[in-house]
Amino acid sequence: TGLSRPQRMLKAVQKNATKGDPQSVIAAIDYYCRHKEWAMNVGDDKGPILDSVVSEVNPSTALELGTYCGYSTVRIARLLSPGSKLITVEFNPAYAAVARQIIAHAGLQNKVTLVEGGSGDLIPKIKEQFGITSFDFVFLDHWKDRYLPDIKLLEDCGLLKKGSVLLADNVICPGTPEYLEYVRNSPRYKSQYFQSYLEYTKAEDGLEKSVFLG
Ligand SMILES: CCCNc1ncnc2c1ncn2[C@@H]1O[C@H](/C=C/CNC(=O)c2cc(-c3ccc(F)cc3)cc(O)c2O)[C@@H](O)[C@H]1O
Ligand SMILES: [Mg+2]
Repeated sequence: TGLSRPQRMLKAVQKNATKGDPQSVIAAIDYYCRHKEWAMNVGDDKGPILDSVVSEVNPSTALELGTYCGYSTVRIARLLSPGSKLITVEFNPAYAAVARQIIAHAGLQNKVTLVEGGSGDLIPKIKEQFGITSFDFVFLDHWKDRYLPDIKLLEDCGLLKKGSVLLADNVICPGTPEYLEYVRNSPRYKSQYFQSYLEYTKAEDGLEKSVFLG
């Protein structure tokens, strides 16, 4: 049945982006998804908001839940300071295989650890497996009904510290109502909504930034 959508996206990157140039990888994916076929990357409307939060936090340790094809992985990793690490988790092996190649095309494989598996299984093992005591930054972009259970798991595993920043995609579309209610009403978080657009469309969507207060 031919190539999958992620595989077609990878081919577009390999054809149109310069190896070792993250910006050209980002541009090639955005062009492909805007003009050829839509895909659920954070995209070029919300992307600059992601960039500004990552730059502001300048995380030494970062976690991404839901790699998909690695678009936001590249956006985040390209901004990390030397010695900083991004762990990204993806449980679909086919998507993980595409993401590895896209991350490598951008030349960012040394800043990124892609873990194949479910976030719920990985999070409790992060301290022992990676020697990480806490995350400065977490980007949530996986199944929308898993945002809330996973941040509760991060809390319970002691992986958040005072000042840790969570940034959640799609809080309007498709929407993450339980997550939003929690982070906006919990005394343990200070939340802020960044209005934007659903990737490659005119529909409203946005990112929710939540600072853990300890
Ligand atoms: C065990 C399940 C929870 N843990 C998990 N651990 C690791 N990876 C997980 C994962 N859940 C899902 N994933 C992976 O994340 C990705 C899933 C992302 C889900 N995202 C969306 O549904 C989404 C959907 C839209 C969307 C919006 C409007 C529309 F009309 C159609 C789609 C837009 C987005 O920006 C989205 O992010 C996949 O690669 C999946 O394999
Ligand atoms: Mg998303």
